[in-house]
Amino acid sequence: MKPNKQSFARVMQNNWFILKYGLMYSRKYIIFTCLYACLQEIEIFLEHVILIKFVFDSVQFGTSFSTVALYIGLTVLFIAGCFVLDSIYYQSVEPKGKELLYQKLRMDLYTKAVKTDLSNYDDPVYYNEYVWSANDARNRIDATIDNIRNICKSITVIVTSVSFFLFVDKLGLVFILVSFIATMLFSMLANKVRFAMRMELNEKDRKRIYLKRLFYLADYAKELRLYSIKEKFFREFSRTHVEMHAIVNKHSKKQFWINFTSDYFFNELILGGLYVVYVVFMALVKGTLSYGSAVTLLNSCWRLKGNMQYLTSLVSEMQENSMYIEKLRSFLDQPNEMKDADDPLAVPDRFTGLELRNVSFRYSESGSPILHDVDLTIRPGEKIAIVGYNGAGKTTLTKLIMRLYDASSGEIRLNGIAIDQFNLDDYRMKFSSVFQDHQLFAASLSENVLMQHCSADDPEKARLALEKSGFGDKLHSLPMGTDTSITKEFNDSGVELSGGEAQKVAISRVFAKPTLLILLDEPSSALDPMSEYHLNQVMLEKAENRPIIFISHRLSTTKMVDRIFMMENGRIIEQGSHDELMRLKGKYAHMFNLQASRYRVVAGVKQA
Ligand SMILES: Nc1ncnc2c1ncn2[C@@H]1O[C@H](COP(=O)(O)OP(=O)(O)OP(=O)(O)O)[C@@H](O)[C@H]1O
Repeated sequence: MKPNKQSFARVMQNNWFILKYGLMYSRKYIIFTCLYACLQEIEIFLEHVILIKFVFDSVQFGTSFSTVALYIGLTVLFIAGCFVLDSIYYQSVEPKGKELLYQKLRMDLYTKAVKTDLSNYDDPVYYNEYVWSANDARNRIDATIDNIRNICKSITVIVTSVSFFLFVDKLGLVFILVSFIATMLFSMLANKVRFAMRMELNEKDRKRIYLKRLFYLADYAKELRLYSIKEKFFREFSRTHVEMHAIVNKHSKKQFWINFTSDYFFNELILGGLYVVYVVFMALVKGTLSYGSAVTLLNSCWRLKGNMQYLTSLVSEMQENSMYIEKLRSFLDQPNEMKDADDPLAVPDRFTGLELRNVSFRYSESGSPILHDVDLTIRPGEKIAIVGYNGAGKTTLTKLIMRLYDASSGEIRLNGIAIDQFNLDDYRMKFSSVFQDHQLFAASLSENVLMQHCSADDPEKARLALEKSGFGDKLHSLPMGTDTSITKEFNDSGVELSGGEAQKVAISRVFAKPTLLILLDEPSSALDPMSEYHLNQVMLEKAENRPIIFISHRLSTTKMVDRIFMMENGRIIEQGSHDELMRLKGKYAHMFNLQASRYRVVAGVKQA
């Protein structure tokens, strides 16, 4: 990503956002990182500047050997201490500190993800942003800490070197500043030329990329073989190449002069020539500088200038980091449309009725309406079925009932109270549901049934629920029983269940959770007819007077419910018992007869 215009304040805020995580959750690591970065540069300063100056000066001025040896010994001891710290930092402090930060930031992202409106997942931009943020969180922490570390290092080098120059040779700072400012100006000029060249090349590049696609994608392979259009593109390819070469040629001449002036006049000539002559003159002719000072000044001038340049380049690294952090923050700050009421009500424990009045819905502002003026009532203990062709809006209706989405207009009431008055999490917990696309998790069988972390007496609850859903035989064949790991994701001895078995596990969740209402969206689609029959019987027996909403394409299921709602194009077009709807001879009767005749044909073929 190329840095774009972000205010300096925003760049700082974004980098601070990640650094704040560090200070909040792993303060010692951040402080250690900063101090250790400074210490590393102080160590280099002592070893490469002060020690060298001391040794040269000792030879020049005849300092006693014991003083030199003591000084060298102390420096070696200091360096040894730094090496010990180095091991502690890189082997222990940094891995632990970073891991903690990765974990905290990811946890915030995951927490945000499970709290975010489900509708956000329908928005590909939002979804990509989330996936991107989750994948990139680690890089942002790494980049921010690297930047902080490098800033500390550069500042330490600048402070120690400038102090050294102030003590030993103030005029040297003028040489360095002139060289630094001139090279910076020239590098800005070089960037401008490079940018202009990139812009010109981009246009040609687009053509080259198109030609590349043309010659390697299978989509064009037939036409390229059958027509002589390929000749045109070969010619275009050669011409593009020549044009690009000319652009590079034109700009590279300018770049040559800029780089030459910058490198030769302002780098080499000022620091590598004039300053060397000046230092040698002061040391050898005037004698105002010691040999040690001369050697270390020449060494330090490059180090100081290099770090001044590096510090300015860190600003653009922080800008780039900030662009990525911005995306991460925009995901974390995304407001939720679905909120709790200001003073949310507790959800009642007893069900007295659920009512949908004039409910209409569309998935997005710009999308087409999916549900139109739906009216539906469910009474205590009632078993209803919602039927209809694919895409009629059955699953969408159940999502609104469970408040995974809010209706665009109309009202849904539980026990006479609008459902948006209840605490959202509490409300959703009052449903037992099995979706067509139910998921099993890489966790134990009992956790998959109870859908929570299991404690000691939970496996028995899970076993009873599994028996009810018809999973008993399979359960007895599993040596680890309800402790069996589902999937081999984390455990080689985990089991992979068949589609029907997995569906039975999902269904057992309904029996394990004491809820107000059961919602089954195609619960038996993967079951064989015997299992389906068994399930339907058990469901009716064991639902314990809880109302059930069935969504099923198998109309044999619908025969046993109290009322059927037939949907078409987002509307309820017929409702009544099976017998009433059959007498009506409407769409339901038509669908039922069609399915029954198909069964008869299949049965006929089997018998024959
Ligand atoms: N997340 C979504 N975003 C946008 N449109 C959606 C979304 N989910 C479903 N739809 C659309 O809503 C309409 C109704 O879908 P829904 O899943 O409710 O139908 P259904 O009656 O349950 O169908 P089926 O019998 O095939 O399961 C379909 O046209 C579908 O494409």
